[in-house]
Amino acid sequence: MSDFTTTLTGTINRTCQESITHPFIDQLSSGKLPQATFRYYLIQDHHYLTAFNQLHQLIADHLPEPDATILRHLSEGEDLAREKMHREINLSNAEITAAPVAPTAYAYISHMYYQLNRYGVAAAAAGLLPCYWLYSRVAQKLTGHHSPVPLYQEFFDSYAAADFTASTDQMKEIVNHQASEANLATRQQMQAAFNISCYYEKQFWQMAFEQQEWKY
Ligand SMILES: Cc1ncc(CO)c(N)n1
Repeated sequence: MSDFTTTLTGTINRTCQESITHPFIDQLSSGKLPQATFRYYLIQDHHYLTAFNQLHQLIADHLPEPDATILRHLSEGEDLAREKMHREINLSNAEITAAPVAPTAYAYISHMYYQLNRYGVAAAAAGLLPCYWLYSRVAQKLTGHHSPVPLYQEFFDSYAAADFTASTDQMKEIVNHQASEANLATRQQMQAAFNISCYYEKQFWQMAFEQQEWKY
């Protein structure tokens, strides 16, 4: 039987294609994206990554070794890269904390916790995979482009880096281990969780591009 993640390739390819043509990524790559838009993205993504990191720990608590230890440490490199970018754009923790989580980020974060609480670790792990796989793919396509804005190129380069590619492969392996022990219903739920995350990844670019706010 081929790897479970092989069955997800079509979805990630489409998500990658739609991401690359999305104005947020297109303008990040051309350097035309206003800095305020990128700043908004970094703030929302920090909120997202805080939940993403917590989910790694919550899921790891239910995994066998060595997957548990691998998962616990998987997102550390990304945090360091972000701290550097925050310094370069003068983004303080106080400013991040003061900003409310925007509707799409809120929905994506809620989706990740819902998969864990409603369906369990296999679905929740599958829900985290597009985060690695999509950014890795998009960055690999854009790493040679050299955005005229160094900060924007740094963003692409951080995700094209070897350690992020390695993290993506490790996450795929964890998801494949889960799938190999799952029954059909669980595998279907893993696929659903993965697809929904791909949907929100695209929405996340749009949220940032329009600097989405709550309208009460
Ligand atoms: C929304 C989102 N998806 C994926 C990644 C990459 O982990 C990220 N930083 N943010």
